[in-house]
Amino acid sequence: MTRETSPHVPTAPVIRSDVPGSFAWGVFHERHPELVRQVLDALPYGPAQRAEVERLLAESITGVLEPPAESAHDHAQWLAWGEGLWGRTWGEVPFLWAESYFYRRLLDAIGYFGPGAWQGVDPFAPFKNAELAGAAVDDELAALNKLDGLREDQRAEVLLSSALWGNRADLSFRITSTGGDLAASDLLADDSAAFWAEVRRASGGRIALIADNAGRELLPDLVLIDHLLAGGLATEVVLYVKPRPYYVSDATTTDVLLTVERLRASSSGHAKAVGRRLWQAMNQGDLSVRTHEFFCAPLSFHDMPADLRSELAGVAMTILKGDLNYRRLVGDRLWPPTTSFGETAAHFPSPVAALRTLKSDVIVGIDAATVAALDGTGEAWRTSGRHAVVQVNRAG
Ligand SMILES: O=P(O)(O)OC[C@@]1(O)O[C@H](CO)[C@@H](O)[C@@H]1O
Repeated sequence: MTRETSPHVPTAPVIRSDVPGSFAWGVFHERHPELVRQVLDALPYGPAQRAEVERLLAESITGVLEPPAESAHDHAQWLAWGEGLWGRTWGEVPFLWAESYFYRRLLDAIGYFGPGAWQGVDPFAPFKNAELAGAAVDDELAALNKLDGLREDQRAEVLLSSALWGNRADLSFRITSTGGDLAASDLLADDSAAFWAEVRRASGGRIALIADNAGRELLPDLVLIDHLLAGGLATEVVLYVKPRPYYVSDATTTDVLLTVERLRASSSGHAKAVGRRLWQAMNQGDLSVRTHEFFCAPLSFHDMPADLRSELAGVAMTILKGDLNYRRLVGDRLWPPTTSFGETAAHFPSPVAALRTLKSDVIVGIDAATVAALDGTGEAWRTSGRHAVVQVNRAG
């Protein structure tokens, strides 16, 4: 597998984390130290695990990239992915690559890959489960009852909007962000009409949703999936999740099952019905949960392997959630924001709709007047998580 070398990728500087004061620099120097503190507080790890985590943190800030141990199950894979990068500082390699490797090493440090008693223990489960069990989710489940009184078009609008803004509810992001309330002006590109046109065009076919975060993001994603299936807008939905814990709150199969159960066990009639239908849809094969190693690879979607590419080429439409998936779709580069979304997303094997709140420097498909207005505010609009886009590319 190659690294960002595909001829499809137009040129713009690749983002790195060695520029002091940049967002990417802050992820390694501010966000990760805080994340490590929270992870080590959340479960009673022993001295060896704690020391390994601290060693990783120090290596990622002041050291050079060391490959996984030769005995690691994925040693050969990572050796290939990191060809030419080992021995360099973490900051001078692509940010996307370095951040992904950090999560791979974090799992290693706490014994996730085993052998041993900690094998398979999700270090982020305490955070994800607390969010799913929380009062905010109770409120969101209760609010679903209001959908019953809406017209079909209004309901569709609400569900798309919930799936979009659910991406604000990202635990890794909230480590260093204060959040804020919604405003229509926060939507910087709105291809909602094209989204539904694409769904109608795909009607009766298979739709893929590549999930991002568990909990308060996965919940509206699942309600949207139910809407597509129950309304006959899709005969089949494939929900792609991460094969293992990643970027703190990214959804795994376990998270999907817990969320469906949360819906089924809800006292809200609407939520309960959604949960039951999703369960049944899984029984019947109308909804399948799938994963692939590539979803935890340190590469953009330009470099997806042939098996995943052909799987996605077979769907009528892909809904791509969140910031990291967006970075992987358009390339983690400092594009001029007016760069065409269609051009940067054209390599994707199916028509694709990105539902993303802006939490990193990458952005394309914004008109010049909007960019000028945002730049004029002095706000860190690319990374604050306040703004969002719905962007659709039909070709695929
Ligand atoms: O993909 P998501 O969950 O929307 O966001 C992932 C994220 O929180 O992680 C990265 C920084 O660690 C940024 O790309 C982004 O802010």
